[in-house]
Amino acid sequence: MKKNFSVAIAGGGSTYTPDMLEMLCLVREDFPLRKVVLYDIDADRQEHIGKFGEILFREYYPEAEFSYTTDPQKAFEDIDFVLVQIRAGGLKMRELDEKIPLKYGVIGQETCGPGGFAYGMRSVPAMIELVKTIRRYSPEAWILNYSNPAAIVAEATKRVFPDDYRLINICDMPISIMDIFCPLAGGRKRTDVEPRYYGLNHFGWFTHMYDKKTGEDVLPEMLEKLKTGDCDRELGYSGKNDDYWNFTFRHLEKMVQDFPHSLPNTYMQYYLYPDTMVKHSDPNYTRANTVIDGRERRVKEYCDGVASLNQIRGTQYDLDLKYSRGSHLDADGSFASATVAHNDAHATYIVELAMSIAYNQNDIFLIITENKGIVPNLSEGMMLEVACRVGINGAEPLRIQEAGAFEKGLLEGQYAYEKLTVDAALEGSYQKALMALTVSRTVGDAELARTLLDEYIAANGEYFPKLV
Ligand SMILES: NC(=O)c1ccc[n+]([C@@H]2O[C@H](COP(=O)([O-])OP(=O)(O)OC[C@H]3O[C@@H](n4cnc5c(N)ncnc54)[C@H](O)[C@@H]3O)[C@@H](O)[C@H]2O)c1
Ligand SMILES: O=P(O)(O)OC[C@H]1O[C@H](O[C@H]2[C@H](O)[C@@H](O)[C@@H](O)O[C@@H]2CO)[C@H](O)[C@@H](O)[C@@H]1O
Ligand SMILES: [Mn+2]
Repeated sequence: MKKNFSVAIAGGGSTYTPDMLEMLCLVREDFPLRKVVLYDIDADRQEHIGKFGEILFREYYPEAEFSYTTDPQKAFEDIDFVLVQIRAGGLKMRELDEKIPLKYGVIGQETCGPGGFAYGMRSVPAMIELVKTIRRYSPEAWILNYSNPAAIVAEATKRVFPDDYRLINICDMPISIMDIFCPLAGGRKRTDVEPRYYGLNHFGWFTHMYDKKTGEDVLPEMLEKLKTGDCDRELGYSGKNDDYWNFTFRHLEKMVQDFPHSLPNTYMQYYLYPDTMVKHSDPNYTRANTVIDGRERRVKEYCDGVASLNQIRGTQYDLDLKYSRGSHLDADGSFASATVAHNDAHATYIVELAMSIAYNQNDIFLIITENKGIVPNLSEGMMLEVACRVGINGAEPLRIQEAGAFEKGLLEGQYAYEKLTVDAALEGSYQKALMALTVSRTVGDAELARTLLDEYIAANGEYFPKLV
């Protein structure tokens, strides 16, 4: 008899929440829940998703109690898992994060370069406060965090909550890369292989991809195909994504052609080809605008559509039709091939992680965790994203080889930027903030760093810690 768990989603109004709710419904037999509660600081935004959730749970999961609230006590009392996806400052501030540097010909991106710095300065205080609040009501809950910039959030939570092994920071990007590119290895799926990967979040490389049954490393086969630069035809990713992701996945081929010994994270494009990326950006209409006009609008319409009908079954939203599968688990126990409404990897990954903890499965996940010798020639304190076995006792990293000179050089510079950003946020230090932006390879000039910093301080107002 399986225990019935309770789940809270912090950032209940997130564009990713409907997928997570649907995913929880899909796995109700394998991961039975007694309660799901959404928590957000923005009642109006969350209400659209809350109303959708009420109908979804009424029809598909009546045995689980569903609610949404802005009261942290109601949200976090008696909770086993908190899935966190907050965006401090919202998409409106993301737009400024991206547009301010682009005015100066510098990368304008959600998590990379100056945009990631500004987002980090907002996220660090917001996440620390949220974790303290959760701990007040559920000291032993597992906090599985997606909130970005995950590298900076992880560096901050390591410092403020050093012994809290139930607080885990994750990212869906490597998983998406595996979902998309593993078929290059003889038609394999992500769940057929075990990855080895290392780096900082949004700044790392796959070094091996071991076939689960034979132990064969199939990454060389994938890299060979990527080097030909014709993978879109074989994989058809253009047909599945928007222009940004199509460009990005094609750019991965270019990165492998230039640096063929490993498979980089897509976000390396911002650090290895900043000029190309700036040229490819529209300073007046950035990714934030695309998301506001696209995913954010679509998700709201989707939820409002369900609410207006007051039912899901028998409508175009019917989950049984959308996920027409008898069992939601593949033969090997994963449900990676379930197709979700708006985004495939995101909900799948975090729910798989929760299940691996709940049932002590010790499956392999890429987790952001303190180096402490995992990669012996990198800084001990570096928050590495690496393959870990995850079960009821937390994440246990798998040791890997030393970093090469190329990767080590890039990583230590990026880590200096991340550390200084967290110093700036925790100490309220203007000087540290200036050093952080100056050391970032996307900026690299102290005068420019000061200009960007002053504009960000003015634009962010109360969202930023006071910097003196
Ligand atoms: N780690 C990853 O790989 C990954 C992948 C996708 C998204 N994300 C992150 O997930 C988050 C959500 O993304 P989105 O596009 O859905 O954003 P969104 O703006 O649609 O949703 C975020 C929600 O968080 C709420 N919020 C903000 N501060 C809060 C706080 N202190 N407490 C509770 N709620 C708060 C907002 O009101 C909003 O409803 C972002 O941080 C994004 O960067 C991370
Ligand atoms: O620009 P956005 O808001 O659309 O995406 C930013 C996030 O991008 C990554 O997540 C990807 C995911 O890896 C991929 O599967 C794709 O399908 O969707 C996601 C974004 O929608 C990244 O890992 C996140 O950290 C970013 O927030
Ligand atoms: Mn990510």
